[in-house]
Amino acid sequence: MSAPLIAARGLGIRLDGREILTDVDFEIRPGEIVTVVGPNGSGKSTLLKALIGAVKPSAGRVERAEGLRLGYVPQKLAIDASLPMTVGRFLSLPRRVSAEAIAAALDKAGVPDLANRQMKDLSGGQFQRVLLARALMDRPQTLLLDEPTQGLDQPGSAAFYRRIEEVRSEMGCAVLMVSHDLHVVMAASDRVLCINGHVCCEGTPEIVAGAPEYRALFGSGTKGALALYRHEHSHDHDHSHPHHHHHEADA
Ligand SMILES: Nc1ncnc2c1ncn2[C@@H]1O[C@H](COP(=O)(O)OP(=O)(O)OP(=O)(O)O)[C@@H](O)[C@H]1O
Repeated sequence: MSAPLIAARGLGIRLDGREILTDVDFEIRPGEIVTVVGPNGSGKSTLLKALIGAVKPSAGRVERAEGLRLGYVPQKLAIDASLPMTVGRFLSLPRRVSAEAIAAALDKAGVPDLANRQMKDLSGGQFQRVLLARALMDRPQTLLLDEPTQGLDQPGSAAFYRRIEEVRSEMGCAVLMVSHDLHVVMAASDRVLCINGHVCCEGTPEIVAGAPEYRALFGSGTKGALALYRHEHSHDHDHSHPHHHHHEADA
């Protein structure tokens, strides 16, 4: 098994004297798509921020592979709508990049024709794709996405996640994302990490959906998700985590 790109070891985070995350052990390995799920306020964004080094651990540590290139899409990005700025200009901040690099990143994000459009005129889905393009500029080995499909309708979210899977195959990068779209998560992830201040459960989508800790948080209304998961993952992936196609999760 290859070495982890990023690992949390006994990670604890305190903010304003409150314990937000406790004793989180977690690893992400090359090429994996891992999704973090959990209720509002459970510490998902905080975990991502800790992994990129934007929030300091109060206990334990985060380990990153030496020289690791990270692409990060934050949960919120407010852009002043009164400020005229083209997509191309946005992608060349904070440092200038070539028109070719901009075109290549937009192409990878699945929106090849947006370079000259104004940021304020983009639809929600286009905006998310531009944020993805920005995260792809440095050819990341790990892509961290914090609720990348918020505000998108279900076809829009599904298309976004399909694009992520394609990016993963094209670039070979690992992907860690936070999502509330449980149905899509189940279809698009190799592994799911369910947190609520601590790691509740972790594993393949089927295993997590069947875990009592997950059901306590989300109920058992995941049958449709599992059907989708089975449907879309009927082909083989080369992963170190075997897919368990048993039916206990439906019990
Ligand atoms: N800078 C901060 N200072 C103090 N508390 C914070 C800070 N950032 C986050 N928190 C608190 O930490 C907890 C976890 O927040 P976080 O944003 O990680 O949750 P989340 O799981 O991403 O939630 P959501 O699904 O609502 O986006 C919340 O109670 C939040 O109020």
